[in-house]
Amino acid sequence: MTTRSMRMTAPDDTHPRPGPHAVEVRGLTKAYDGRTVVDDVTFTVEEGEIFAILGPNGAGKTTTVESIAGLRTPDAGRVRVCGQDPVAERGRVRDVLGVQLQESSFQDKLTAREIIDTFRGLYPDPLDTEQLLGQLGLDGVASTRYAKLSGGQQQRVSIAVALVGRPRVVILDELTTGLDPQARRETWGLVEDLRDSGVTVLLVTHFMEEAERLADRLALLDRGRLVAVDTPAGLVDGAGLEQQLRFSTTAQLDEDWIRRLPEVSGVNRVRDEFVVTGDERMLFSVVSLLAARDIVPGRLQVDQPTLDDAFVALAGRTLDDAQEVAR
Ligand SMILES: Nc1ncnc2c1ncn2[C@@H]1O[C@H](COP(=O)(O)OP(=O)(O)OP(=O)(O)O)[C@@H](O)[C@H]1O
Repeated sequence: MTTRSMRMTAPDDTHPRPGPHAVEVRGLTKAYDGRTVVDDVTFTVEEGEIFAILGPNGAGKTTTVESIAGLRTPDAGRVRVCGQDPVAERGRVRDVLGVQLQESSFQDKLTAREIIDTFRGLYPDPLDTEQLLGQLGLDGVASTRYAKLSGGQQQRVSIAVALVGRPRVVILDELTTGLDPQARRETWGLVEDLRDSGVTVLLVTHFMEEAERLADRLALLDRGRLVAVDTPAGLVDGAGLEQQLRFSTTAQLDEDWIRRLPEVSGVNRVRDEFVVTGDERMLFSVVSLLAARDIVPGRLQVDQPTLDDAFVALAGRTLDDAQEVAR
């Protein structure tokens, strides 16, 4: 299913030309009952990228995307979608923006086909229902009532609804929450197909793995504040995290030889096992030193920092711990 072409959403000339950014958010601030839940958040999403907003429960992700969709009015800041103000120019934004919001639910008794047909009526130039059903792998269940569809199929109906108006930009909020691993992977394939067809995707997730796998760039949000915006690799590099090299050897190897290498920040030795930490050039310099002394290391293992590690470095706690606190 994931290899199907999703070209149906390619932008056409009837929609307004995009501004320099597909989405622009500057200084976005929103409070509920005097409590600020989105605090001076700034980022831009460029045309054709998958941009993820990653953060624990309650971080302000949904409030941010609902502000982009014009469903919330910011207390302060500027939001633009393809150059249009989602509150003041609601109709124009609806023409360019598709939205799949968290826990979308449709009438249980309607079939997948009827749901898509209902939403087609909202747009001047909607996609063909049968084509959309086919491209999302829903043709076999087109006549099945929504309540009888699997979780993954229901999610695909909500994606179909977000796409039916041929959006330039689509918001997908917690798209894979509640899906089993296979349905999640299939949905990831659909999101990549969308990006490949030229649609800009703004993805909200609290799954690190999902952001790492899909996002061209991502924003880390924690307690309403933007912690960082970068590519997944850039976030890891920018967090200044160290690499770790483990190896064993029974050869004569003095720890101080390794410790004196400028790229090395620490050496820990337990019997014949060495654990060396240092910057990204440490691996090369340690292996060179071993080679120069004719030492062949055993059980060599390199631990690169992950996006999880970067979140800890930037937010001061793991994403899982942050989830627990929010619960
Ligand atoms: N309509 C509302 N009235 C009052 N408080 C709200 C409202 N909507 C959200 N909140 C609160 O604002 C904070 C941010 O919520 P938001 O849904 O934007 O976060 P989130 O990062 O999307 O979290 P989740 O992943 O749990 O959906 C939370 O503490 C939430 O309880």
